Amino acid sequence: MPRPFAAPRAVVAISTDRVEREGHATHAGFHGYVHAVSAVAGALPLLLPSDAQALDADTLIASVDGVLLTGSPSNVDPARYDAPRPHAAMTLDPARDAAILPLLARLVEAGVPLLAVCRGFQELNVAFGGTLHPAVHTLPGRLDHREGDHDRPVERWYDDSHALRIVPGGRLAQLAGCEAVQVNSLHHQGIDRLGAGLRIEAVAPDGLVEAFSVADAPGFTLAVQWHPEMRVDDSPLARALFSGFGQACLARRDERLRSLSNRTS
Ligand SMILES: N[C@@H](CCC(=O)NCCCC(=O)O)C(=O)O
Repeated sequence: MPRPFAAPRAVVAISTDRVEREGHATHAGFHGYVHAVSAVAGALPLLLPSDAQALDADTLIASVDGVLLTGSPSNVDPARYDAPRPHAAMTLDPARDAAILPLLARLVEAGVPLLAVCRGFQELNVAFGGTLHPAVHTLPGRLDHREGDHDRPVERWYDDSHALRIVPGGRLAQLAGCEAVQVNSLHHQGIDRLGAGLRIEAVAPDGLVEAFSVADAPGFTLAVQWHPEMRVDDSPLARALFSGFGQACLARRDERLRSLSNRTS
C-alpha cells in the first residue's frame, strides 16, 4: 500500500543507461538512485530515457523540479571532448551522451536543481567544456580510484575508500558541515581540465577534483565523483546531499506551481 502523501511531492528526473536486454534496447538505472530520491530527498522519482528524440529541455524545465545524473559503468565518449578513445574496449553509451549532454547548460541556466553523480559528474564537466582522463590510476601521484577487486561482495563496493577535503565556503561545505570526510570511489576516469565557470567543492588527497558546482547557476547544482546514493542509510554526508537537493527541488516545485496558478487565474 503506497504511503499517503499530504501534498504533491517534487518530481525528480533520474537519468538512465541505454543497454541491451535480451537483444532489445532498454533504459536502465540502479535502484540506489530511486531509493535516495524517494526516501531522503522526499521526491517522486521518474526515469529519464536515454533517447535524444524523446527529450527536450523546454518540457523538462516546465515539468520537473530536479534532475539527478547517475553513475554508470559506461563512459562519456572521449570524442565529446576531442580526445582519442584510449582502447577499443572502452564501454560507451552514445545514446545517453546524445540525450543528456545537450540538455545540461539549459537546465542549469533555467535554475533546475541538478545533482550529478560519478558519470553524471563527468557529463556535467564535459558539458561545460571540461575534459576527462580515462585512467586516473595510471597517472603518477594519483590514487587508484577504481572500486577494486570485484571478488569483493557487491555490498562492500560502496564502502569508504579515500579521504575528501571539502573547500570551505561552498555548497558542499554548507551541506556537509565539515571540511574532511571519507567517501567511496568507483571510477576509472577523472577530471583532467575543469569546465568553464565550474567551482571546485572538494578534492581527494591526490588533488583529483571530486566535487564541483556551477559558480553562477541560479539554482542548486552539485556534482560529486563518489556515490552518496548507495550510502544514504548510514552516511550523514550522503543524507545531507540528498536532503539539500530535495529542499531545492521542493522550492522549485512551489515556484513552478505558483507560476502555473498565476497563468491559469
Ligand atoms: N564509468 C565512469 C564512471 C564511473 C561510475 O559512474 N561508476 C558507477 C558505476 C555503477 C553505479 O552507478 O553505482 C568511470 O569509470 O570513470
